[in-house]
Amino acid sequence: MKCGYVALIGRPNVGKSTLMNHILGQKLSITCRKPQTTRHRIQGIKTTPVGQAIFMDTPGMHQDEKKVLNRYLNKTADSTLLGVNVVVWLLDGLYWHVYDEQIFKKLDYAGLPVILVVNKCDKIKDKQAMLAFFAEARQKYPFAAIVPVSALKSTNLDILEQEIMALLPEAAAIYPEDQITDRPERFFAAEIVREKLTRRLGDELPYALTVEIERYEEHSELSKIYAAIWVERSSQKSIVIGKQGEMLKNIGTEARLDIEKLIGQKVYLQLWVKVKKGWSDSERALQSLGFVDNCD
Ligand SMILES: Nc1nc2c(ncn2[C@@H]2O[C@H](COP(=O)(O)OP(=O)(O)OP(=O)(O)O)[C@@H](O)[C@H]2O)c(=O)[nH]1
Repeated sequence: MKCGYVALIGRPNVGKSTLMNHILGQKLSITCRKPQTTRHRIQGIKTTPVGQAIFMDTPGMHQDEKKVLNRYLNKTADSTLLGVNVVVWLLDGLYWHVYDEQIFKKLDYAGLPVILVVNKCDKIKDKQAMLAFFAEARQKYPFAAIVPVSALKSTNLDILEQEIMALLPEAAAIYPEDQITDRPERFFAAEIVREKLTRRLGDELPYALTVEIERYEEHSELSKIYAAIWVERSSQKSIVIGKQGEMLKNIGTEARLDIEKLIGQKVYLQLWVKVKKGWSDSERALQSLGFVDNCD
């Protein structure tokens, strides 16, 4: 039996969450067209007859460290290389980004086997160019494997899984075979609410909101969830609430139905919108929202 940790790295929006969701066959992390939607490390667990791969879904490797929130995201992304056995580096096309040079340096330093995955290959028509890019990639770095995939269409994901398993050490499984995450349900409840908010309001409120579960009560028939949606300004509060509360009501209904599906039980979901001025710029505010607990 093989077992070990796999770090998923790559720039924002290359498709890390989509890849993990399709490998696990279940919606675990939030996907969205806007970059930087993954704020937490989510551990997804894939167990096959060959072995168990424990995935770390990292936030994108961000360049802009001006804001504290971005700085936090970077630290989380970097620390995922510690204690992992295999790195899966996702690109979303046949090109390198100027920032990738730093990733090569980090990988060199870490000395781990790295699988290069070119995602979104459903959009790549020129197969010759793809082969030339792979040859160039091999010159740049001793990749353990290079795999073109389409996370969205599940193309070549079986090959990728085989390559990952082959690189994992011989070890007994850490988690039971039917477990796909170690995150508590309240975390997913917050992520689901945030996904609904981002999908409906993303263009208007890109970084300005976050969701905190204030209370999560499990009862045999019904789970009661009380969540606060934090925004930066009172004008944003009005946008989230919408005309006569319509927006918030729709977000609440959509989120509740998804949470019910996830936990297989009826849910009572109450949402409040609260204003926390300039929260994304303040370490203290981040701390009180639980964002800085796994820094460094
Ligand atoms: N055409 C195509 N689109 C894809 C594919 N995989 C992902 N996408 C799209 O790319 C966008 C970003 O995907 P995500 O999975 O959210 O990207 P991410 O890397 O997790 O992004 P961050 O959370 O910002 O780090 C979404 O609109 C996906 O539907 C693919 O194989 N083909």
